[in-house]
Amino acid sequence: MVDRANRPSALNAPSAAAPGPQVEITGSGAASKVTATLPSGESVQVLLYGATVISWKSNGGKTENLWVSEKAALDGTKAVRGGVPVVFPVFGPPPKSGHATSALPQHGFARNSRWEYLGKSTSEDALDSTSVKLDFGLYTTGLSEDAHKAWPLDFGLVYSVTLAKDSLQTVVNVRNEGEQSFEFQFLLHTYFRINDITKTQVNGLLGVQYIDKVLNASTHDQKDASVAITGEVDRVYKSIPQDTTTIVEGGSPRFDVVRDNLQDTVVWNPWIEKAASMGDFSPDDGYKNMICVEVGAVNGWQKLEKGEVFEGGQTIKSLL
Ligand SMILES: O=P(O)(O)OC[C@H]1O[C@H](O)[C@H](O)[C@@H](O)[C@@H]1O
Repeated sequence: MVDRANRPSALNAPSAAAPGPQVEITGSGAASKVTATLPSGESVQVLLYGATVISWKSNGGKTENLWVSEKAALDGTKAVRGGVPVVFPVFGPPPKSGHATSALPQHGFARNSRWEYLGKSTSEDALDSTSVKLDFGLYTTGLSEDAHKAWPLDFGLVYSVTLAKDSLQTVVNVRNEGEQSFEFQFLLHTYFRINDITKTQVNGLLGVQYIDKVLNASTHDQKDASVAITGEVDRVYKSIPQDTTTIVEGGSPRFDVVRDNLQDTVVWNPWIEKAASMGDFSPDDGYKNMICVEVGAVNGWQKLEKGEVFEGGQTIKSLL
């Protein structure tokens, strides 16, 4: 007779906890980065410098979705050319004079500041799909002396990067922690990796008005359902009614970019000459493998009174 009492039983044995997402911090100083990996292999990597997402792999970790220049500085000496730089509190060149951001460099200070890693949280949804959220913070006290002098206002930014199986969500929370009100712009400068720019289009902007920075900042209406890229493109699409912009490659949707409380989107590809003129853009023909679709609040200014908070972000879905 089998001695049931002594037989290990799969039912009675304490079940081993299912492995959760792994989070690892590597490197030191401004080159420190946080890497999160899901049990199914997807991963995200965030450099503390700029809280710049420098890698996002989906498809079990097999597909890199972001383009990062081979010459991008990843040591905290310069904003990263690629990934998802965070643009705050001004987009592009600041107003020449008369605005609180006027003394700041192009795209502000968030992408050149060292953020703090605030921690992770994990969750599981009803379909047993695991996700991991990484939080990063930047406060007045964390600014360089130069940045603080140029923008002497009290603020707090919390940036949350959430990795799920087929998506990445990046959301910012801006708080006015001072006595005075302030105005800002915000943008997520995402460099999407694609195989061939000549087969790539951006959909979801039909009927939207845009400023064409290549054509002397003139205003146009988007008349075609698809934006094809056949030369340098630098357009600011304003007040977009639809939530989703889709990057299509070879006729198939490749990425959905879903905006949350952000009304504008910049479409940028530097093409041959501009790519060659940027010292940190490599290889020279890398423009064929990237397209920036940058969600933001850049048309005019967001104003926060003392104690007020703004939240906005994107969810990007890899559709491979
Ligand atoms: O070279 P950066 O400061 O990183 O800016 C890169 C690009 O950012 C945005 O897409 C702007 O619309 C472009 O005008 C600018 O060239």
